[in-house]
Amino acid sequence: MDEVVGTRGAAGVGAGAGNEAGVGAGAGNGAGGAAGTGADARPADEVVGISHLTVSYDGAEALHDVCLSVRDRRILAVIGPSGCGKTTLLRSVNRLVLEEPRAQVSGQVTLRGRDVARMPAEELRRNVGMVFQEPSPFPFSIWRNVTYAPRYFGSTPKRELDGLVREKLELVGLWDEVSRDLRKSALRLSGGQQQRLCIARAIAVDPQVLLLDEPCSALDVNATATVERALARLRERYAIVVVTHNIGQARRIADEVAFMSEGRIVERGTAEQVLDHPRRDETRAFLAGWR
Ligand SMILES: Nc1ncnc2c1ncn2[C@@H]1O[C@H](COP(=O)(O)OP(=O)(O)OP(=O)(O)O)[C@@H](O)[C@H]1O
Repeated sequence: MDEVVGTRGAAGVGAGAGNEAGVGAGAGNGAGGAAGTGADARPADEVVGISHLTVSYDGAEALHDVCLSVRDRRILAVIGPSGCGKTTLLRSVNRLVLEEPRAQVSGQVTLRGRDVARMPAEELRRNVGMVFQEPSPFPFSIWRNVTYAPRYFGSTPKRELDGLVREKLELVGLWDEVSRDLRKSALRLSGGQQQRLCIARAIAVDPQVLLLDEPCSALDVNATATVERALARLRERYAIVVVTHNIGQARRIADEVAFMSEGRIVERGTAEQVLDHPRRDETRAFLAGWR
């Protein structure tokens, strides 16, 4: 129902053992999926830690032994062919995958070192913001969209809500466009404006990580550019994971890139490493096919 309030209770992801170093941080930038290097190899600024995560649907693996770090104030772009498990990876972070009756999960996902499977649902909802492919504002006013989660969680005093709306709309570059129309229905905004509003809504309670699943695939070039500019600003404050089919977009916005294929992290590193100097044939073939 709600992108911020988007995770419901779930059974636990079994506690995982060791893990591999994070994307981009000193160690562990090479090809992925190898044996663990130990928890001490985790980057100090890790927000989300994924350790040996395997997800199957009715026995068919969608993710295989995925190890990944999402670091603070960075944008991690996850790229790869259709069906390789990108969305499943995002949905593992906010625990949605555990609600799939057909899903079997092993491994561990942590948020600031805490096992998400054991976090109270409300806390997880507050701390993991999610934005989907299709802009999906609530059929309320712009103001109510942004204040929905803060009012639900009671995280912002009422007298500060107007200031919060302005701050979040400025962050996504929407304030100047809508400041005179805050009571207008969000459904009357353009697609790009709606998507930026959804991002503003997702950050209204200051989540620790923002997950975006192909946020621009329903948008035209200009609207995509406005969302990318918004993400560049948000990078100053949040850990961000963007699933994208658009390699150009990954190149423009990502600090780090993870290339997935058939449920595995094939390669990950800085955007420059993976996109300009891929080490794996699979990555090279994928990038060549995209051009
Ligand atoms: N709820 C589900 N039930 C059964 N199988 C699923 C479910 N969700 C995903 N899968 C399967 O898991 C695999 C990975 O799917 P996923 O959606 O994570 O890939 P993706 O990389 O995001 O794909 P796309 O780029 O097309 O969106 C696919 O084979 C898919 O059919």
